[in-house]
Amino acid sequence: MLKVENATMRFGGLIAVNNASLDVREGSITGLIGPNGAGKTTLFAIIAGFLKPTEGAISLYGKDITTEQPHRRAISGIARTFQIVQPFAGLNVHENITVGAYLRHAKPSDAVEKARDVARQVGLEKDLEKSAASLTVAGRKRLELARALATEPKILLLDEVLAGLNPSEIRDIIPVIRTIRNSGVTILMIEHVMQAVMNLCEHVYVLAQGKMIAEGTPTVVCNDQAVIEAYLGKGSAERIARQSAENTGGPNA
Ligand SMILES: Nc1ncnc2c1ncn2[C@@H]1O[C@H](COP(=O)(O)OP(=O)(O)OP(=O)(O)O)[C@@H](O)[C@H]1O
Repeated sequence: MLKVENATMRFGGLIAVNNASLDVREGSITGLIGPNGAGKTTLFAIIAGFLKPTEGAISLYGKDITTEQPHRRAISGIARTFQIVQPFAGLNVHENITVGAYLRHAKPSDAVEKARDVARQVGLEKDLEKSAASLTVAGRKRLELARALATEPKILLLDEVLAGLNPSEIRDIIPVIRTIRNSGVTILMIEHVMQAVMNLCEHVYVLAQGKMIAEGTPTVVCNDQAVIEAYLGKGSAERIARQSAENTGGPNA
């Protein structure tokens, strides 16, 4: 449903995204991983329309959207969350979510009702009247999810929605993400928490220094030599294989 073809983003002399392509299948949860500074967030900004790529094309359901403004893309069905969440601090949780719901519900009572449904979906129904500023980190992450979901996207781009959460909070939110997909929303997620990537994603793309260096199932990319080296440094894949052979008494022991 979503296609990025040969996208390049230059900031002056720095090439943040370098000829990267990806395909997201409708109904999937697709992962985008890579070391810090790999260009993942820049690629999200290109897909959501916040940045115009220096080269390359983005299409949704076969329609070229490369030059569309972000609000047009939201209407077409693309929503994103941000790594650094910034709710409207002066509004309560319900009002924050309602802002997103206004995209498709001009009548205030309909938008308010839609926001209540979305709050239920992400587990914020008990917090509707709380000020957004008073939420815990985990609550703010759920609110970020809810604000994007309230726009009723066809594809949701999640930028490190699990960052800053403790292991039990991560365990609690993983089923919420799966339920969102099961309700018909395709998901493309940037994530460093590998437990979540392994648990949720059917297909994973790996960016390193702006280039797409691998793609496949989570197990395939985790065992890919180029991916191991991108995370752990040159020569590490060979070192790990040697150590593993020594530990199992293999041929090089
Ligand atoms: N607006 C900008 N102007 C100049 N350089 C930028 C800009 N945005 C990003 N960069 C640079 O582009 C590179 C890729 O950054 P990006 O934030 O996309 O990486 P990332 O993979 O999302 O990293 P992280 O996992 O740390 O969030 C970095 O070197 C970053 O400093």
